[in-house]
Amino acid sequence: MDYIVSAPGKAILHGEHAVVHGKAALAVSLNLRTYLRLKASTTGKVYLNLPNIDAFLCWDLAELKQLTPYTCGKKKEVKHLDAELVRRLREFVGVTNENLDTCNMATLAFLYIYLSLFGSEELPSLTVSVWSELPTGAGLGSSAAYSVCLAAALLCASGAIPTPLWDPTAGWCQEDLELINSWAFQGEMIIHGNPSGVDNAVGTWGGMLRFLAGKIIPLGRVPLLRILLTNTKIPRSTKVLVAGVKDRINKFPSIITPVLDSVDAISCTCEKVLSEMTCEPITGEHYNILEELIDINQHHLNVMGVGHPALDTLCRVTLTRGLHSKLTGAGGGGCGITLLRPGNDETLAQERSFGVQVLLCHRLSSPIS
Ligand SMILES: Nc1ncnc2c1ncn2[C@@H]1O[C@H](COP(=O)(O)OP(=O)(O)O)[C@@H](O)[C@H]1O
Ligand SMILES: C[C@@](O)(CCOP(=O)(O)O)CC(=O)O
Ligand SMILES: [Mg+2]
Repeated sequence: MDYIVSAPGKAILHGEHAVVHGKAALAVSLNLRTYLRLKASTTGKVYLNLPNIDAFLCWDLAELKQLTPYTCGKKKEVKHLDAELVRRLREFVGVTNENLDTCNMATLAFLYIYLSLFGSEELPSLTVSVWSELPTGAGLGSSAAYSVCLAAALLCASGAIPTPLWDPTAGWCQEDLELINSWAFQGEMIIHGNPSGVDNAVGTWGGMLRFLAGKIIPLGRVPLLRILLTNTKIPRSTKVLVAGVKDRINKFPSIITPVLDSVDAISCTCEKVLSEMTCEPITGEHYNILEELIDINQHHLNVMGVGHPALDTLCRVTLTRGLHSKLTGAGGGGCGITLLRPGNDETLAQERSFGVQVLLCHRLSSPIS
């Protein structure tokens, strides 16, 4: 029996990092997706094929059965990580205290969801293969798309939700999507450490949404914005960057807390302008405001300590052409977004995402210079 699922990546327009601390963020799904195929087998083994990170793993069911959590087989929404299971899994993969690397994060996210959803007596032999159009570790929510695919496929295989492929009328109801989202959030907790949930929400529901303290508000009325996505190709870890912002908040609470409040106001102001742009003639003033918000947010992200010289170069180079850019996602490298005005010269491949047309910058052959 085969299950094939996919989930989109995302771009955060405003609110990254602040959203971890209860402020509003605006995020939009991308037409770049992660694909997962789960194939049930009778081999008595579990295979995890992750070609994007050059990881190909295999375990005997017998060794996995010893790891199953006591309260396994739960199919309902979950809020908190099972710390004991995480500890056992870290010991199993051989990383007790230090930070997880790319392969370990992906492995633990898979094993955690797999072992939690199947009781020890019913652990199935299976082969899971994941392939993505998203660059990993670049701020486009690759970890969330990976976690959403894992959650959806394993919930289908465990019978907790229907398998739409066979019965398109079955589809996934809101309750199914909430279950997928909550298990994807578990995967994000393993990879991000302290995720807000915005990335897995966009990966689950798609479109464009406002995310505030766990509350998801889909934004149905948004104008067609054209966004240029540029990958600086500077590698970085979201978990490390998120922890760094927390440290800075703890070190300078009276300085950084107002910055977070300002980012919250930027997200709300941007949403208000986007709404105005759907019900009145779009003017240059609308774009002037959107561009100013992008500049202010980028400066705030530098104050939070998540900027990078390559991102500064992107902002400087695009500004020489009258365009305004900011980092998207965790920053520290990775991707930036640039707002294009109608009529900007389009010499790039076009991707259309919900309400926001994302123009993909040709991959930079080397970090931006
Ligand atoms: N296609 C994939 N295959 C395997 N693991 C993936 C894939 N995409 C993402 N991951 C996991 O997510 C991690 C990247 O997460 P993160 O640091 O949050 O960056 P991003 O900005 O891409 O979400 C990778 O190191 C890897 O563990
Ligand atoms: C920095 C943050 O706001 C977004 C991280 O996005 P990404 O993993 O870099 O794609 C963290 C979060 O919201 O969980
Ligand atoms: Mg991530």
